[in-house]
Amino acid sequence: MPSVHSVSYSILRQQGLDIVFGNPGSNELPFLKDFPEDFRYVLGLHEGVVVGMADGYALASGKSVLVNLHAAAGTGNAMGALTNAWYSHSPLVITAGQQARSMIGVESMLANVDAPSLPRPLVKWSYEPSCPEDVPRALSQAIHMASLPARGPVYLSIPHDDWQCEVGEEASLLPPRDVHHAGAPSDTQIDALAEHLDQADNPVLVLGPEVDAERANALAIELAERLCMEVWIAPSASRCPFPNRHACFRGVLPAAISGISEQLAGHDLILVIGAPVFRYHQYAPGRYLPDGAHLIHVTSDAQEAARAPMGNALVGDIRAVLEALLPKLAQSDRTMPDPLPIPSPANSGEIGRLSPESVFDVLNDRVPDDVIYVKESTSTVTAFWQRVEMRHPGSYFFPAAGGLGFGLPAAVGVQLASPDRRVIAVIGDGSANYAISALWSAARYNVPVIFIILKNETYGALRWFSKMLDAESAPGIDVPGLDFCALARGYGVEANHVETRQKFEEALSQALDASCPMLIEVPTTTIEP
Ligand SMILES: Cc1ncc(Cn2c(C)c(CCOP(=O)(O)OP(=O)(O)O)sc2=O)c(N)n1
Ligand SMILES: [Ca+2]
Repeated sequence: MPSVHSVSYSILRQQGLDIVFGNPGSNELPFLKDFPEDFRYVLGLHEGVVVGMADGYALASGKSVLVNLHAAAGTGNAMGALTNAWYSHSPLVITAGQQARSMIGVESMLANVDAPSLPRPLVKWSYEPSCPEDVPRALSQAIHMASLPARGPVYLSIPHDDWQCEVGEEASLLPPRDVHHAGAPSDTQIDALAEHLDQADNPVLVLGPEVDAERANALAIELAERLCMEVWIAPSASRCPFPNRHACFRGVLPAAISGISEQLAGHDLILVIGAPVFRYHQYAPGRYLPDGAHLIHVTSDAQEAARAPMGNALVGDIRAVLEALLPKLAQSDRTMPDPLPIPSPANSGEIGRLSPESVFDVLNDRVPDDVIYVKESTSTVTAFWQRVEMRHPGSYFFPAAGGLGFGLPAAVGVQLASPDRRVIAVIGDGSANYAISALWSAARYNVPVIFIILKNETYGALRWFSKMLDAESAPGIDVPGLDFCALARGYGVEANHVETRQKFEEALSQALDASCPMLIEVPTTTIEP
């Protein structure tokens, strides 16, 4: 009779989950025993790094990813990273080792008490099988739950004495299961959407991360050009779904209720595709919509559609909606928007410090055009979108819940999933500390990420927020005295400290020629977000 262990690895193999991001404890060793040759294990030294790497890998590859954590303590450490994976709809299959079944109730050491409750509400589904024989079926359910829309992380707690148990022959029906979503809209739905667009005098397109996740970028471009629409990126952008030098591109919407209405004033139809409505951030109350505007929301996430505070929504496969919609739309006779002006070259900064804008100018001039950026420096987001061109799908990743500690590990995961493209992580000196041990994983597996640390010695974004919230006297906003070169070398990553544009250009060129991870620490001036 096959074992839980052998059937579970068959399910993982046939469903394509052959890479495991993890950090083990004794509860996990019976799962990791006899680890198959055709599987890969990627160790993170902290569970926030483990989930961050897995999130980056899933975002870049579009594949479901297996995560293996240690009981409650490991799951707890992962929760910060899980906030990002939840809001980025990352299909992570998170497993956690549980104490032996007979020792859970007595709450022995390493017992994950009430395990399924621990990761909620940041998972789609959370379960601990009631008997060993159910583990393979539960693992199969977890895999399919993670990848069916709306995609997202799931959690499975598995007692360590289950793995060697025998299961019935029927379990062999699980590995080959092919479970797919068919979410095409009806003709009636598409005709109604096309009519709204045809009747609109000045429609505008707002695009979100799901457009990039579903590789619907080219369809979005075709729609914008067909109707000569201005295109905004939905607020709190975690991906880049539309080329930011395209004539229709207008920028990233502010993450503020009043700010969005002001920005979209004059449009009578707002078509939002692949984003929540909306991911507000700063509290700036006002009208949800500009006068005379109607909003239509297209998403695969029923929860996003249901919780929006206004507008109509169509829930389905966004690629299928765009593919069905485009043939229904005639070329508009509106004038195409003019492209935004390209910012003039930035000043370099001051003695000993570069301006972030000049760092971005150098990146934009020197890196391959299919580079992938992983960004986590909150105060420099606007300047980055203005100065760095992003034209290909999968070119930009930012923590989807703003949970810091995403950038360093996610960059490792993105690079593992994208061996043919260079990955550059642009990380603030505050953010870099939350998952700094990701540098060890980059060195351990020789993952050639270029880590750029923007060192303004403060939580720049909080400086701005403290002014907004009249809390400028708040303590705990400065982070002086950090030496990221020493930290990087301590984890096995080569590092350079540069203080001039020329030295940064030289260090960047050296890193681009290298086939190993490298870190560049750049003292920078502080800018307003
Ligand atoms: C896990 C976690 N802790 C704290 C914060 C709060 N926070 C913090 C601490 C920020 C400062 C980021 O500083 P940085 O150096 O990374 O980037 P900037 O200096 O460019 O803002 S932005 C922000 O929302 C957070 N978002 N996530
Ligand atoms: Ca900073």
